Amino acid sequence: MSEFFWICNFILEALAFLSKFFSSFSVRFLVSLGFVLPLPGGEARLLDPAEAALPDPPAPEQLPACCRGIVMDYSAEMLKLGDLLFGLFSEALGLDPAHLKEMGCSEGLGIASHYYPACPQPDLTLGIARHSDLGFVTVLLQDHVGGLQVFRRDRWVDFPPTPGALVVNVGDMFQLISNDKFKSVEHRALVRSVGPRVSVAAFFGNEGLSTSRIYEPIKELLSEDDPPKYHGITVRDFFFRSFQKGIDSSSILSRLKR
Ligand SMILES: O=C(O)CCC(=O)C(=O)O
Ligand SMILES: [Fe+2]
Repeated sequence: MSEFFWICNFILEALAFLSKFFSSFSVRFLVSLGFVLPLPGGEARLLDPAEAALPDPPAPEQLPACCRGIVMDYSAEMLKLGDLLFGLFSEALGLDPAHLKEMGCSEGLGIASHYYPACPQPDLTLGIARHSDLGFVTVLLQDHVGGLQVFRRDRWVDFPPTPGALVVNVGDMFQLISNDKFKSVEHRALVRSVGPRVSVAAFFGNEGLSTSRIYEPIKELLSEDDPPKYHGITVRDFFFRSFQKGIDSSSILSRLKR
């Protein structure tokens, strides 16, 4: 990915320049280049991450030439990693190793790359506000700058970058199908006075997974003592309802509680 960062640097610097026209905020740089839209909550975003999503990936020419190849290669590697991860998660739940893959958890993949320019007044804003990811699992690659925080035991804990390591986040849909055996994690990204910072998120189970399949707590995990905690929903509906609500700390999981 270092080549990706290097090649994109020119564009990213241009975006940093553009961001000076707005007050303190971060720019989310999404691989499908478009135009900058200031969003409420102190963020700006460039088009939609679903633009770089599988199983319906964009035509290569829709991606910027500078990162077209690497985004496709990275997606292919992430799909392999996804199979491995969902195999491990299945085993951790005491299921057949192929269970989560057969449920389609690793089929929908969205890649979004975020760009956070150095901010002169980082206390006034956030890179990404408090949220949990919506899909099954997110694999996050972050550079050396840092800024990711996880909400744990009632406080924000820094999640400093470790060279060569990927961060694996459990998302809301995984909490739903695992009937709370895995809990989605609330996190946010700060901006820093140093930077820029770049991160690349690979979302498994993004809204690109347009299946009509209803996802509900996995039957094999249920018992009389452990009845289903949630109603079933399609991935698409889950995303739709979550986006309607907007990004904040309240997951729509609470509205699906039985
Ligand atoms: O940039 C980061 O560290 C976090 C990104 C993130 O939370 C997301 O894309 O959902
Ligand atoms: Fe996130």
